[in-house]
Amino acid sequence: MEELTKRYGSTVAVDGLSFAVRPGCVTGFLGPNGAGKSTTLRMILGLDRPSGGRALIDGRAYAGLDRPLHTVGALLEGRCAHPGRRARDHLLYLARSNSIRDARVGEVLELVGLGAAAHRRAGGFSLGMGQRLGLAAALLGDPPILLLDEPVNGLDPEGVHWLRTLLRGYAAQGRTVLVSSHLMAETALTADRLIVIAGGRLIADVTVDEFVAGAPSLEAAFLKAVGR
Ligand SMILES: Nc1ncnc2c1ncn2[C@@H]1O[C@H](COP(=O)(O)OP(=O)(O)OP(=O)(O)O)[C@@H](O)[C@H]1O
Repeated sequence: MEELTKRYGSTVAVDGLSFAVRPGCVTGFLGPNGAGKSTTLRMILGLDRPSGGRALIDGRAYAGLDRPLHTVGALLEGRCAHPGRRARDHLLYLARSNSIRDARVGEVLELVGLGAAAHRRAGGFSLGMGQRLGLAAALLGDPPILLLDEPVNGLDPEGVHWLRTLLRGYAAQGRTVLVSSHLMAETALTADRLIVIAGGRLIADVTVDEFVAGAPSLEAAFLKAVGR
């Protein structure tokens, strides 16, 4: 991110934000409600146009990537699939439009624990199942970069543990993982580094250990850093 800025009328959602997300570790993306996390992720993915600055992935804008799903796997807030579409069909459509082999769909459905629900319509999914389907889509292209907005939302304890293990494994393979969250305890368990923003501005770009140093917990350090 280079001086990334987004204004909605008189609201400055993201304000001159510059940071780099490193490969080989899990980076937690923290900030209070309205801090600009989702807007930043949307700009990285080319879903929102910056008012200023730029967001680059390996030196290129998302729109300029040859094979986006093979480069960046993303999970944004909200339902990703049409409610009338079956989970497997949703993923097959994504796979075929990105030159990903059909067999990969079965693999990611099993990976996220939706193997038995493959033929169910997304509209009947619980919040956690919807999150799992979104994660399946993000993992479809086996990308070296994962950008996940509140991925733990709605996951059951087994799902939270599974996701933590997956993200730590991805990072250990040298991949780049950026995860926004409001769950401080979970972030403390999952992340190595933190990007903390408030009011659209960068507050911290440090390791979790550096951020927490001297505070009783990540939550306490976060509340102090954002002035709450
Ligand atoms: N489409 C939009 N139109 C107008 N304002 C918007 C729009 N999207 C976001 N905003 C505003 O931009 C600011 C940042 O919002 P954003 O959703 O990026 O924050 P966030 O850090 O993801 O918050 P949360 O933790 O609550 O999800 C907020 O003031 C929000 O109201």
